[in-house]
This record gives sequence, C-alpha cells and structure tokens, in this order.
Amino acid sequence: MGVPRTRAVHRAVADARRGVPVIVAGPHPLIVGPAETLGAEGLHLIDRLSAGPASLVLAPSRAAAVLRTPIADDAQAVALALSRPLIDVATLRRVADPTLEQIMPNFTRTAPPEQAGAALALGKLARLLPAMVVAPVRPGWASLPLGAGLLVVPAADLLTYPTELAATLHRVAEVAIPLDDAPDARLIAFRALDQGIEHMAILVGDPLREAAPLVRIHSECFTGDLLGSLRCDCGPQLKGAIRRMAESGAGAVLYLAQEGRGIGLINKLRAYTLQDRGLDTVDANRALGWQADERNFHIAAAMLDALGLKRIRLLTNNPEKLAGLLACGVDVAERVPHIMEPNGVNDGYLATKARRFGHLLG
Ligand SMILES: Nc1nc2c(ncn2[C@@H]2O[C@H](COP(=O)(O)OP(=O)(O)OP(=O)(O)O)[C@@H](O)[C@H]2O)c(=O)[nH]1
Ligand SMILES: [Zn+2]
Repeated sequence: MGVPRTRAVHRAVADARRGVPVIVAGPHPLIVGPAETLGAEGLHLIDRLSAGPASLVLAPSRAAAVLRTPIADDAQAVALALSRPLIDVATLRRVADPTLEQIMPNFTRTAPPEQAGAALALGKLARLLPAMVVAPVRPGWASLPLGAGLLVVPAADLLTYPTELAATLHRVAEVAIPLDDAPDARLIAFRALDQGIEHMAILVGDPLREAAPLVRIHSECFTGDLLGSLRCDCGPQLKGAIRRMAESGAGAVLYLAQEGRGIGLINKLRAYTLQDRGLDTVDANRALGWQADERNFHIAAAMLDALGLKRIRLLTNNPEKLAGLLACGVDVAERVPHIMEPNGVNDGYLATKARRFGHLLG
C-alpha cells in the first residue's frame, strides 16, 4: 500500500500548531508558518530560507479589516507585503486576531503566491486563525542545516484533506451506555486515519429496524452540551433529540467533533468575544477569517453508511445541513424540525440563524 495522502497533512497540522514552519510543495514551493503560533525562531527560519519577499496571507474578510478597505469575498486569499526585518511576533498576533488590540502598521497589498489558498487551508485544518506567513523557499533548502527536518506537504493534499480523511473513518469501539432519557442506548466510536479527533454515534434502541429512522447530526458544543451555556440551543437540542428517539422507539445521534461549526473551540470563544462587541454569529466567524459554517458533511455520510442507515428522517432546522447531506448522497426521506424555545439569552442567536442561515424558528 502507498503512503496515505493524509499522512503529511496531519504531520503538518501538528507542526503548525507548534509554530514550526512547513514547506507547501507545488510548482512554486513556499515556506509557511501560522501567524498565531510562529515565534521569533520560526520567523527567523522563514527569513533565512526564503528566496524572495515574504508576505502575510489572510482570508479576504480579515484582510478587509486590516487594510481598512472593502475586498470582494470571492478573492481566495489576500497577501500583505512583509518587509525586512520581518514583522515582530506581537504585531503578527494582532494582525491575525481581531479580538486583540488593533494597533498595527499600515500594510501594502501584494499578489498572493500560487499556493496561498493551500497555506490558509493548513491554518484552518490546525484550527488556528487563518493568517499565514509565507515566502518562496530557496532552491536547495533541504540540504541547508536550517532546513533539516522541515516537513514537505503537497498543496493539493491540504485542499483535499477533509474528504480524504472522511473516507478513512472506521469503527473502533462499541458499548452499551444507558442514558437518563434512553436506557437502551449504545455508543459507537469512530476514528479516522489521523488518529486524532473522534466522532461518536449514539444509537437509541435499534434504528436499523426502521425503514427511515430519526437521525440527528449534531456538532459538538462544549459550552452548550457540557456546560449548559445559554448562548446557544445545542444542549437542549441534544437531550431533546435523544428523548424524542426514546419516546418514538429508536433513532441515532451522530455526535461530530466539529466544534463551533467546524472552527474549533478556541475560535468559537473568540467569535463570542466579537459577538459581545456587537457582531452576529455569521459576521464574527468572518471577522476571524473563517466562513460562517466550515463543516464537512462527508463525515456524517461516511458514518451513516458504516452504520447501515441507508434512509433517514433528519432532525434539523438548518437547510444547509440538509443540502450538505443530500450533496453527499444521503437519502433523506423527511426533514423533521427540531425547534427549541428561546431562553432569554439566546434569542438574538436563534433569530440570526433564522435570518442569515434560513433555520426554522418557533
Ligand atoms: N462559530 C460559532 N459556532 C457556534 C456558535 N454558537 C454555536 N455554535 C456551534 O454551532 C454548532 C451547532 O451545530 P448544530 O447543533 O448542528 O446546529 P445547526 O447547524 O444550527 O442546525 P440544527 O440544530 O440541526 O438545526 C456547534 O458546533 C456549536 O459549537 C457561534 O456563535 N459561533
Ligand atoms: Zn452550542
């Protein structure tokens, strides 16, 4: 068997999170490091191994705020020129993170390198802010002492990683977990080839005995599901789904490790900070450089397939979730609304989901 295409990517993700630059291979290889984690040493490495000017690649939505100018959303990535000596670490963090004090120099826009989109994809896969220092790498870098051990990852692999990884999901554990609301419940754990982030299926009763069982595809929400945060409706939706399945006899909840609609817990907390300053849930994600919803529905489709759930009744208010699953080939017999009453704190959040994502509202 050949080396899986995902292997270099999950190694690159680990390096990115530690602030170690990686080489993004393609027609014009780049040396790349995340603005959020690079230290002085990483910046020095990029500087010494570069064959041309470095730039800071941002998502258009973040670049617009840094440059204080409107930028079309369809631009894949925007690059800001970095002159030598390269930017200091504190400024770099402030450019990446709109929750920090926004004191920074005036930047000049420059043409993004060919692999700028792949560089941003690496930042996102690492659940870091999508802001990356990039530079064309010197030919022969690998034989220089400073280049020793730097990881090479093909740009194309970074872009196809979410779908490639979903295809490697497999069952690793299965056990009965009697629940308060559903005594006859089983947990089936799934892992992907990166051995990292794990996804769970919670089976209530025997959904395979029904032609089209109730299924809830629920993205992890540490604050709502576990702590009972009132900012969202996740906790009541999760418990409500399990209760509903127990009452009707059977069903399945897919509990997906896609915290914060796929941006990760830390970025969701940053998005909350921006929401406390007046942005709504969509604009807060965008201000950080993420899309409003970054989830990958291939994971849910692969799990349903592995569980043998061929046709489902989907419990959701979210039209994009329905469309995303249909696009992945899931046979949805019916969309069943799953509306929670506002709790006095999440009213604005629920209203925004209805207005901007088209969610059903009570
Ligand atoms: N980025 C971000 N994520 C949030 C916010 N509030 C909740 N979330 C996340 O949103 C996800 C909720 O997803 P789901 O339960 O699938 O809900 P949904 O997409 O609204 O769709 P349905 O509940 O199925 O109608 C969880 O991962 C939460 O962590 C927020 O303000 N910002
Ligand atoms: Zn939540």
